Amino acid sequence: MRIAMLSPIAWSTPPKKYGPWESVVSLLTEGLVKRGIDVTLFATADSHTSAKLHAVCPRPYEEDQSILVKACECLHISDVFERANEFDIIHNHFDYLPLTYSALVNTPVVTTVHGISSKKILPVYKKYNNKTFYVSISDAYRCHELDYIATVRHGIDIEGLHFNDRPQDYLLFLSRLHKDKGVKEAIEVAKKTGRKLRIAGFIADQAYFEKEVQPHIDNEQIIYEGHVDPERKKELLSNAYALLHMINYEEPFGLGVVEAMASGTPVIAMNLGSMPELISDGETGFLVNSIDEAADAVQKVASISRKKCRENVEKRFSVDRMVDDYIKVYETILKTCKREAERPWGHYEVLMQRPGYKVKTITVLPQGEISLQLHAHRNEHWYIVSGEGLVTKNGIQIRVLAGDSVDLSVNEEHRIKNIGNDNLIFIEVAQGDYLGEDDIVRLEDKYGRV
Ligand SMILES: O=P(O)(O)OC[C@H]1O[C@@H](O)[C@@H](O)[C@@H](O)[C@@H]1O
Repeated sequence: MRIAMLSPIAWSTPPKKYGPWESVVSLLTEGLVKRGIDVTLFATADSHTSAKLHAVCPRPYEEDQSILVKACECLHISDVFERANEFDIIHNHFDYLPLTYSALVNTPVVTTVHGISSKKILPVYKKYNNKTFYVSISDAYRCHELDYIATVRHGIDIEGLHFNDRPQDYLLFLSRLHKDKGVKEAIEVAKKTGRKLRIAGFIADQAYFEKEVQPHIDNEQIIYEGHVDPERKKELLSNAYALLHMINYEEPFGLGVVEAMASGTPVIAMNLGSMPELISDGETGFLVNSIDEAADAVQKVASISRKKCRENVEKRFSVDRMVDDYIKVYETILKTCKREAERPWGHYEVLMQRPGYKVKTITVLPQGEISLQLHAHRNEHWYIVSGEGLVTKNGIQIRVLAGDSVDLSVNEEHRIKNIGNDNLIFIEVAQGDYLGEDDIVRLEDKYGRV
């Protein structure tokens, strides 16, 4: 299986500090390579991978203001799609822009929907609903207007996190510093319970930080650790008494939540979005609906077994499980696409598809015969390249050999039968406003498909 893995270029893959999408792409890529799958990773040039790396963007654009984001994105995405024929599947983690290329290639595209940041983006996802296979990262994060092939929850590098059964007494906030993530609320919980709160993460909204967070930082009870590196993050996670995740939005998934539990740290989270899919209430943390409930939950943290938190993550959020799930998705997609191309009379291969036209090579086995049919939206031109066939066109029969061609208009009844001893092969150019395989009205069929 040859997979093109399309990562974002906001951060490197894996990210040096922050970059949840890139982090998941990296774990998945490395996991697939370990299983012997041929992966080409499209990411920034400073990325690290055991797959083949293809890069046009030298550095993450979030780390280098001199990079023109749009230009880099164009080159990054077009490179994948221009090489589409080299891959069995293109796996898109780059949000919605690559969707707009998906109808131009024959290689199936699977898109992990990491986050739809605005309702205004939804029309793009809807337009390509039939052209790409969507994967949701939690059941909560499914949009009822889209179809999904599966839910695959993220896996994390559990071995890379330190499990600690004897924590210190501080509460932890670890995420982007933004209203959505509930830093203000975490501070309130800390103050209500009289506990120390360590805040770690980068400032995603300066105005919010200055108004709601900074005035409370006293470096005694409320401590700001800054944008921590992976080593400090591990320490903070494993030594924390509990993680406070007082989100104000329907979060699609919470990597930090799972990482905390893997370190043995219970999580107190607002009962929103994917949280009930990540936290077992009363077992690995608490799902709450208010600051008061969160403060009560802090008093109950001692009843949670830190060992059970780790075990739960090992069972449900390992990289191996995520890799297994994605391999299943890839296999299902390949089977679905193959089934379409295999017919009782032979098979076809789509050579090229562009808006308005589609080119196929069609092979009819000896004695094989396509159904007597018509199309409501497309004209077809057949050019016979080898074998011997009998075409029926509007009730008239014509014998065809290599070099002959046949033109079929919209709504014209037609069929072709292989009357030779070798495969009958022809090239078909279909032209019309709709080129889906379902535009076939079968009138008669030797294989009972009418
Ligand atoms: O309906 P069956 O017999 O499978 O034939 C399907 C085939 O028919 C031909 O006339 C063309 O339209 C092909 O593009 C199509 O794949």
